[in-house]
Amino acid sequence: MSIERIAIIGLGLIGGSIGLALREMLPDIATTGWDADRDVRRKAAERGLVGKVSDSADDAVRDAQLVILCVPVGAMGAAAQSIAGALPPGAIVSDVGSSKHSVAQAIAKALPDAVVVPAHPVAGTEKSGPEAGFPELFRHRWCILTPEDATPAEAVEQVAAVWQGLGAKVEIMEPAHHDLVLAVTSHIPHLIAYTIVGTASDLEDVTRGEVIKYSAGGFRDFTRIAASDPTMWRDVFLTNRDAVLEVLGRFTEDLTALQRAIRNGDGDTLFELFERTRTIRRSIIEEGQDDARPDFGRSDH
Ligand SMILES: NC(=O)C1=CN([C@@H]2O[C@H](COP(=O)(O)OP(=O)(O)OC[C@H]3O[C@@H](n4cnc5c(N)ncnc54)[C@H](O)[C@@H]3O)[C@@H](O)[C@H]2O)C=CC1
Ligand SMILES: O=C(O)C(=O)Cc1ccc(O)cc1
Repeated sequence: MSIERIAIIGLGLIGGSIGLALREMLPDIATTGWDADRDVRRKAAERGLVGKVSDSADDAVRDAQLVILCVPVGAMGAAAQSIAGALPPGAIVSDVGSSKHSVAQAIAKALPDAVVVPAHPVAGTEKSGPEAGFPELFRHRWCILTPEDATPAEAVEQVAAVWQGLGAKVEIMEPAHHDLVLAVTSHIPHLIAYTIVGTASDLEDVTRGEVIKYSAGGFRDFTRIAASDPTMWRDVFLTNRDAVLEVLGRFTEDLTALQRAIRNGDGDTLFELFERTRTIRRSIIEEGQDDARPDFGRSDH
């Protein structure tokens, strides 16, 4: 049986993009949506992010076969709680959170009897809100599902089929492993971007005007990432604490080794690292995962 009715809770960048993508790519699926923010609900209705923007979380999920929670990871428990009274028996609950272990715990606590298939579309931008979404966001990008061993296979297959219908490639992973992998590939890079942009703006001997005027490519790329939503990223670091601290420990050691190499004039160490990292960039481009592809990073998003 395939899914015919989906409710989206949280109509910002990701919820809105899912709604638009469903309407465009899987138009036979009926969509409802709700957001805690009245202004977001109004904008979502204006943009037609879902077929019907409901007046309450209860109304949005009442007939749903799949509910996707698209709120900041720190709000997943509250969002799950808000649908507890009206969730139809047998409905699948999913989410899109950037960290998985603590989100799964929060959802399970609020909805102990629900069938839960957590998901993380590894696709996004630095923008947020109901104006930011676009239907192609998930095309050719990975979506990682992190179900428990006991989760019915049919529910996992149904959620996978929806993501594949939106153009995504699906992979299954243990939640703890997901959190470690994403700490390396996404969370720590964001932390580094927030740090370097903060450091640049705090330097006493370099003015803010100079930082803006002379920002070369590298710094500009960091400012894009450091413009990401503060609520979302505060929650990511607080919910993926252990994995982030583990990777940060390794990163700090490696940074100290580079500091030593620079101080000692040890060019070989610097050169060998830069040569090795260059091949990683090339592999990403060969995989087609770079953001420079034509349908990503369009100037209107
Ligand atoms: N922004 C990105 O690039 C990506 C984000 N994610 C994950 O997707 C989730 C949503 O992120 P975005 O869409 O970027 O954020 P967003 O800020 O654009 O949208 C979140 C929406 O949730 C609403 N909300 C907050 N608490 C709520 C509640 N209790 N009930 C109902 N609505 C509530 C807010 O009003 C807001 O409209 C987060 O968990 C994030 O970790 C996953 C992949 C990429
Ligand atoms: O905009 C960027 O560079 C991103 O890294 C987007 C992003 C943010 C959070 C995620 O969980 C997945 C993707």
